[in-house]
Amino acid sequence: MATVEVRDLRKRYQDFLALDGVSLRAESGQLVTLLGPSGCGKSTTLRCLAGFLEANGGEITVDGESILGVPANRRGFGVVFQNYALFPHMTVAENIGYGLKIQKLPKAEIDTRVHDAMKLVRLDGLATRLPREISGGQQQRVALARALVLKPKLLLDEPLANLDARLRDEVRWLIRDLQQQSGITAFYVTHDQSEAMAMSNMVAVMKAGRVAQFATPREIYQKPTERYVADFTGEANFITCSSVTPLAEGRYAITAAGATLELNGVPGITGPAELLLRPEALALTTPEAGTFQGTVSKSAFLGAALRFEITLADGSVLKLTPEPNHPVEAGQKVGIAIDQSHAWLMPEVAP
Ligand SMILES: Nc1ncnc2c1ncn2[C@@H]1O[C@H](COP(=O)(O)OP(=O)(O)OP(=O)(O)O)[C@@H](O)[C@H]1O
Repeated sequence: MATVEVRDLRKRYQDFLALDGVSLRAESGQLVTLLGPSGCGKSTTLRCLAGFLEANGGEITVDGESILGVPANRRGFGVVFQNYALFPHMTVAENIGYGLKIQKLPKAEIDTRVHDAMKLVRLDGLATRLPREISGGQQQRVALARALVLKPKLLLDEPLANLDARLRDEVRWLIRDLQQQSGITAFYVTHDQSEAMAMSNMVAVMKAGRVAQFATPREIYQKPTERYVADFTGEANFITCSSVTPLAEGRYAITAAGATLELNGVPGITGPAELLLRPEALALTTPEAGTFQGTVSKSAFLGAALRFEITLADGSVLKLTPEPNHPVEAGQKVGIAIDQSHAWLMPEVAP
């Protein structure tokens, strides 16, 4: 069992500050995802955790003990990268047992642990093959088994990136199952929002070397702290508010696009704010019945669904996906009903 905590981590490459105070925490047995666009510092964070890179400031602890001075091979993290990085001249079993051999464990124990790990990732029967004699998905499972034998901590850096869609799905659920069954604490890097949502206990949405929000997948989706997080975690509509009045902690009365609403939002908003409306919070209705009134500016048939864009009087554009075959056309005046429990107010933050 291992609780891993990262506090105010800083990392500089020459004069470029890649990590500017990253803090996050994985409770024992949790899977924590680092989610964010290319270059935001996900891999750098993972490499500092693994001990491949030396941090310039901050702290990393495992069960309360600092590991900053501990060399990579003694930190006990199993690491899986997107390129499997298997040793080409070693068999599947030798690859999986390599880390245990380095630790000088008795051969019998290595054999048992390798055998168990191969069974877990469903590689039985392939022990004596070389990496070039197995498929890409099998190679990635070897990499996973090689990391798993080093329990109880796992670092996964886009481990599915090189797999095709079907295999990606299979290995994704395999990782999740194994991680949950064995109570391993894991950090998982991805820029795929749905992967992050489906797999994680906690998600750290990263933005330019910082953590913009660290919360559960549900909270990240429903209660983002800023537009950047909302945009990165699913489809989102935003309307700028013309007035905001705090009512109670985290509750506001607002005016936006001609409508007055009362809703929940990020606590402590004092300045300009914007309203987040996920597509599922919106329904098409008649102009009289709607909270907002607008004109259908685009309509597209997507097979299983229809997609509309509605332009409101203040110029805001809302995207929504109503019931299939809903009979509205471009140019038509419509109303939009909103589910206020799914509307969320956020402060306007510089991108
Ligand atoms: N060795 C290095 N020297 C200089 N700059 C680096 C080095 N490694 C990474 N960087 C820079 O640090 C920033 C963070 O890189 P990092 O690899 O952590 O990003 P990432 O979020 O993992 O991106 P990706 O999703 O593309 O892998 C990037 O701007 C990158 O160009």
